[in-house]
Amino acid sequence: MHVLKQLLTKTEVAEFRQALQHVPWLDGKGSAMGMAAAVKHNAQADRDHHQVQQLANRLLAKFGHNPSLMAAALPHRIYPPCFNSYAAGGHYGWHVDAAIMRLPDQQILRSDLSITVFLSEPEDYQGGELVIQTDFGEQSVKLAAGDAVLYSSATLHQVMPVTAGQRVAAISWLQSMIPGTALRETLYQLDLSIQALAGHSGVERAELDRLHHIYHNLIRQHAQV
Ligand SMILES: O=C(O)CCC(=O)C(=O)O
Ligand SMILES: [Fe+2]
Repeated sequence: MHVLKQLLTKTEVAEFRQALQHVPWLDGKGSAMGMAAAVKHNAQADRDHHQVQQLANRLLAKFGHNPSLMAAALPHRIYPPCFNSYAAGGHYGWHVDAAIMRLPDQQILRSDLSITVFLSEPEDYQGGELVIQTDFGEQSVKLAAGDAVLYSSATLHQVMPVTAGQRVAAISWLQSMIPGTALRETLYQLDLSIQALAGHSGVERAELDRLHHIYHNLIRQHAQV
């Protein structure tokens, strides 16, 4: 699980929120697959609406420009973000996200990672925590507007009832070039280490090059594209 601080600035959050007031919203059940529909109680911006698609593309571009997200996820495909809203007891019970999704261009996406971008400040609503089952127990996530959390799509997770106020968020799914969590995590650690060493003046250039070489060759050996 990775927290990405300030994926969006507060100004960008305000622009998204403003724009979302002028698009059509639908019952979230319509976009839930299989058993997930029974436990989904929220609203979702109509993803067939051109303005919603523009917002999704804008957020997609922000994803692409975020080095931490790119390094942690090593994405091959990204689902156009969806915007959802929970209010008045709205919640999304325990579920797993669909393993296979179809992209607008009809290509198939295997969901390896899920991302939630918080678009409401935590003090503006009660409840609404994203609770994720991990090997280390349940993790409850409620972040500042503009922050995001990246987590395995294989987890069971839920959104707790929003008992006051409104929780607006964007969600998306990523297919990683490196499907296995353990290897992807190791590559991320290696990448972080290389970045840190690159910032030190005392590090021998040839050794840094060798580490770069190793990183890229590991991706070459394991990437599924
Ligand atoms: O809104 C969230 O934080 C997550 C929603 C979710 O789990 C989903 O839409 O599949
Ligand atoms: Fe989900």
